[in-house]
Amino acid sequence: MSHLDIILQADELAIGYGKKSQAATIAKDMSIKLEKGKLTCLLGPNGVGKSTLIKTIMGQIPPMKGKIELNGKTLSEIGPKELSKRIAVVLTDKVRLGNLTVLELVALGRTPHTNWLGNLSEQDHLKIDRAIQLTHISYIQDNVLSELSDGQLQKVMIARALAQDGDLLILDEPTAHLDLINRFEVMQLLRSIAHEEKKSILVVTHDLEIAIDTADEFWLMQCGLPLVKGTPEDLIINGQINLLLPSEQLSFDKITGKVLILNDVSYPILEGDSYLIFWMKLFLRKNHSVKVNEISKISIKESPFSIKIETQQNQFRFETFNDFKSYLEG
Ligand SMILES: Nc1ncnc2c1ncn2[C@@H]1O[C@H](COP(=O)(O)OP(=O)(O)OP(=O)(O)O)[C@@H](O)[C@H]1O
Repeated sequence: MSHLDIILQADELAIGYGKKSQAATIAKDMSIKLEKGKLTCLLGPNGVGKSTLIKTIMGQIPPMKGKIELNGKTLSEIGPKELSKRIAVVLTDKVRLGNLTVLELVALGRTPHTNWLGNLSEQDHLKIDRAIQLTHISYIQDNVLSELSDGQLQKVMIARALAQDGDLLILDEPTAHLDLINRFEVMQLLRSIAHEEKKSILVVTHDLEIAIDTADEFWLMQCGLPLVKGTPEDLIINGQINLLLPSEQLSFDKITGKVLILNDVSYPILEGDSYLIFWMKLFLRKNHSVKVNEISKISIKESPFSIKIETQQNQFRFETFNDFKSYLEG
């Protein structure tokens, strides 16, 4: 990594609100670095300080300690106009500009670059077209915003941020209001923009599974602990991902990539393909009405699907079911 690839960095950063005796430090001793061409996801529980960190990175609130450098220049020395050329932000609040068309909203992304009359140059039009093309929204470019679905609107907001053409894009929970398919699409889109357009993208998200699939780097924030950074894969394998799950009842399963609720089920002998055993274990953990301690063996197979339950209380007995529902009700 050359120093030119570092868009933003800070060492021993402390963030928070207020001054002197009124000061409330939210997090401290943070070293952060955002690089060109990388998608970074910031994760942590509600109230830990994720928004405070991004507001500090955006220059909206000053650091309580340490300084942030953007393209090698201290953030506090960069004026607001210059800052808005370099950092584009997509916040969670829904825009209430219902009568604007998609194209008009994306064009607003060029505001920091236009003259006081707001006239768009040829260069501005090229950037707007490119942003629309990258986010695949040309088919709705003449629609008014009030007609869009939440998924479409989120892509339009990303297009506006792209039209701004800063090196750094910051998004606060971009998948918050979206269904599963749109959540995947938006995060995949952000990944491809980071990689292909060489942008640095920082996303605040609670969407752990999709973040694992898309992020190059994770920043994990946990109350009172230093910021933990690394690739999702490293953090999963070394177990640090569990910092996101401080409750002793939750654990991140390294094999399936899912958060599991731990309870004291001791399983009987389970026979079958490993994926069928995975779903059988989930079923047994969830359904306390199934008396696991009375079962000696469960055999499960797919084709034709069957669940064979063997018990060995006073005498050997077995029952076969052809789906989980009939087992539960049987
Ligand atoms: N303007 C403010 N002045 C003082 N304290 C604030 C202010 N905004 C937020 N806080 C406090 O800072 C702490 C961190 O809040 P923040 O919004 O950064 O958390 P978060 O991790 O983004 O939470 P969430 O996931 O719920 O969005 C909270 O205790 C909050 O009450």
